[in-house]
Amino acid sequence: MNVRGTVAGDIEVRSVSTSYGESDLAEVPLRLDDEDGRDRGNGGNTGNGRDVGSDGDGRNVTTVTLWNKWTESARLLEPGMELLVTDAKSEEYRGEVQYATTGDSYVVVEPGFLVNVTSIRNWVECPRLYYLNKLSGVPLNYPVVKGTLVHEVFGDLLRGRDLEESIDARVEERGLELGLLGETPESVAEDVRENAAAIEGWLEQGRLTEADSWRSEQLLISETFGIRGRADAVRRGAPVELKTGKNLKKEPRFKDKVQAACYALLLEEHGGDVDTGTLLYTKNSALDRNEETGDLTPAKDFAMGDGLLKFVVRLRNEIAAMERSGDVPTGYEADAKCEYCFEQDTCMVVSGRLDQESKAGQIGQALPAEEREYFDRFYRAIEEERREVHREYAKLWEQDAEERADDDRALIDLEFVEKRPLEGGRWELRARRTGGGTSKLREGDLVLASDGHPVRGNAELARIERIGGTEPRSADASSGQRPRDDDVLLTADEPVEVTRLDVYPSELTTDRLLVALHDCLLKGDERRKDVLFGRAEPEFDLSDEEFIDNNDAQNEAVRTAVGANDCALIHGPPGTGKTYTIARAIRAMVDRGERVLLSAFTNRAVDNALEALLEQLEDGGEVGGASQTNRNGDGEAVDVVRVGSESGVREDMEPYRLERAGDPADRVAELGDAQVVAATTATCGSRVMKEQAFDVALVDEAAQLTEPGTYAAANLAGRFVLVGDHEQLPPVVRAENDLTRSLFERLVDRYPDAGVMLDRQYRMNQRIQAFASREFYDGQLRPATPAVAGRTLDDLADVSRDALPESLRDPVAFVDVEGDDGQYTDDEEAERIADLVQTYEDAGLERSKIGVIAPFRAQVSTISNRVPEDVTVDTVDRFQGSSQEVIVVSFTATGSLEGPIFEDYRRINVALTRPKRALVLVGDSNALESDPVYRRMLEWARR
Ligand SMILES: Nc1ncnc2c1ncn2[C@@H]1O[C@H](COP(=O)(O)OP(=O)(O)OP(=O)(O)O)[C@@H](O)[C@H]1O
Repeated sequence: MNVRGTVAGDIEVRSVSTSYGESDLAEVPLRLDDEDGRDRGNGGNTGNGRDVGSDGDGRNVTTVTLWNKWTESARLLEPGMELLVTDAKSEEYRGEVQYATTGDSYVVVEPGFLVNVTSIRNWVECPRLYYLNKLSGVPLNYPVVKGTLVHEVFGDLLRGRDLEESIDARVEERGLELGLLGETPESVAEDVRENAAAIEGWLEQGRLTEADSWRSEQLLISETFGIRGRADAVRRGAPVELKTGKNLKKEPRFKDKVQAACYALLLEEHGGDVDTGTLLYTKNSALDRNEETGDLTPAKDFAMGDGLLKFVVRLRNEIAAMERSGDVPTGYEADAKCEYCFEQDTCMVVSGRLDQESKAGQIGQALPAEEREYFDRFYRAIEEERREVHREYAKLWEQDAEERADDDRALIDLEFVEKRPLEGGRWELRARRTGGGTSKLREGDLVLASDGHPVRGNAELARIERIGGTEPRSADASSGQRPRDDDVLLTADEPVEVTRLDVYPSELTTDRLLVALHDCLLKGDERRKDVLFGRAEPEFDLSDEEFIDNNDAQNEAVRTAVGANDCALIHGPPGTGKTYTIARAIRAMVDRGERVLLSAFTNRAVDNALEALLEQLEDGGEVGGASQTNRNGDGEAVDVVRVGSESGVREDMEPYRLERAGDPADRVAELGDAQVVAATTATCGSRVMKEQAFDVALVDEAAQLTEPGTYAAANLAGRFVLVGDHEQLPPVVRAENDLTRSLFERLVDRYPDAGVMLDRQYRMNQRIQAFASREFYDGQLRPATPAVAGRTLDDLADVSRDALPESLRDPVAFVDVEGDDGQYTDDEEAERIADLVQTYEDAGLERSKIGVIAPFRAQVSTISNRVPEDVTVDTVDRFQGSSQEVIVVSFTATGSLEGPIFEDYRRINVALTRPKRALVLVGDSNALESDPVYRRMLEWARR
């Protein structure tokens, strides 16, 4: 039986004499969860129905005894931590049911915290190494890239690809990275070939028969042990790990065994019975037998003992407990020898700068106290965010398929259509949607594609090539069967018969935030930090040049951006020409010979700004073409490069997209010579972008970025310009902590003089903008021109306001609907909105010109089911940054309001500022009047 619960008190570890001799034990007071994993609360029973004791709160607390080596994990426990004991036995003691570990038990501390297999491997080498790796990320260096290449070739060989073809293709794909490292394709191919010889030799040795079952790269997630990772390969159900180093001993290295043992655990949980592990040291085959002594065989097998598996879980527990407590490892936890460690210098510098206790010691001067405090605070905030990502993982097994679909986290009930082998051994998978259902899943997303369950079933990481009606982007992804609109097209390493897709909770963003934080504070420029920490005011060298002649605030914003020595802040309320101003500022910077990074939170904003910039450059000369050459004001060529994935970059910006594959020297020149590089802030944290340096970074949507998220772009440049609106959507984070406030907002408050607010809007009829202006922008927002102020539906061809009922002729209208009792849906509102859409259509408006905004996804679905497809219905978050002729808002609240409907007034600001010519609010006036902001909104709408 498995026992799971929350530690409810202090733990004592002691020794007792047993019939087997002296044994250690720890008695853990545990408040048991009920069967579906939730806290039991008052008066429940254990699974077997017998009584257990109660703690002071009257909750059910029992004692779980952990024996012998598991006492090591017991020492990590603190009240409030989660604990799982598998294969426990129950025993009655003084009328109370207690539990104890058996010989088969595993003890798992904080099972909901998913530890990566590579983290466990680093930790066993030295806990501090694990920490340092988190801070520095994966660097761009040749051993790392070569290692990746060898792994890719290994996977290709397992999938039956020809060796030479694989090497050529894989080296070609990494052209850009190899170029940045100054490598030539020939020498890299030779290097990879030497390593691959070990793999080929081994495959050909006859140790593998046709009967061998192989699987390359497998993503494994354990809900029991709280471990996840990707095994390089699985042979006859046992893990095979590839190492590009050498090992002349008979046995695999201990840390490598630990890694293979993690995969063994994961495979056992998926029903396997693993008794061996294999390590393949590819460099062994490249060594000269005459010069080296020892065991040169690349493949080393070892027996997978029970003791090792349990040891691995204890290691994992150490990481989970430390991460929960928020501590930083010192290195004393392990008996690693610092003098043999390659990371000793880095370790000492980090310890010195952050004034951390460490086994290696400290060098250098500590950062000022406020910077260390800041680092600690944000380090913890980012780790909290990581835990939230882990909670997303837990939902993969805690929620059933329907719950996940309702939550927008999965597409279920797909019908598997076909699988098709692709060149290079990968597969194209096609599945058909059978129900309606919306989801967060988009083209280019990585998903867990499974034949039924993302963790328990056969599951594989797959990429969505196409979803819905659009055509596939890559030539590779076309198929024999005629695609249908409801088809989902995927590519994956293995031919999973897909019937379900789940959102893949990626930690990549979290990882990159930590690296950006580290780089800003430990490697960042001192002057920059003086400004960030309030020790120096931002400085400017402003010129008198006029950049924009019809909008003073925009002109001032460009002057400030161009003249900033440290940073500038452009506050752009809805429709005030942020994109236009950014483009003008970049053109001015380019004219001054500066190298500019153009960044934003989303791909969409990057592409919009890039498009506006290209238009600006076009004025100065010829545009586009395959050479992507644009000209500045003096007619000189300006090279513009967009860095991003094929699915992320808008199709019309594709000619500017940096191709990563190809000749290393060409690729690196293309990026290095570009005067303007455009990429999302997430991409700015990639190892390729981290090698780039700019004079200035211009970051759009900055109010939606966390502080470290902003550093990812700002770190790459000498000065930075942030553009955004902190009265619209805040940073997208899961945890409630320091990450919810943007650097933009903090700096706007701190340095009002470094900011300029754009105050003329080019979007809305005056009547529409009035409320937002008063409520969110101190009444400063105004229409840019009389034409904007007077916009109505009458301006549109074939539309007549006279054809509308009286109540809808004003640009702002309110429709009072009592509504039903649904918490997240309202059928009455949905019904009324469907009528409204019809009414506008009857008055001559095209349906595609209407947008509907609702606060909850469930209401979005309810409305979508009632209106024609060409009406866009979505949540506020999806509408930010866009506009529409007519916007209808569904408030979905009846009777009373429990908290603001749109969670945050900033969301209401976004919703109300999307329309150009007409806005219709639909909701229950009684509910809305109970909140002061909504009451004022109603007064305005009903005027
Ligand atoms: N100075 C200007 N003169 C004339 N037209 C302008 C000026 N500034 C902006 N516009 C026009 O106003 C419209 C909105 O501008 P832009 O797209 O730059 O706004 P934005 O602030 O980026 O919008 P959003 O709030 O959606 O991000 C565009 O059509 C743009 O061409």
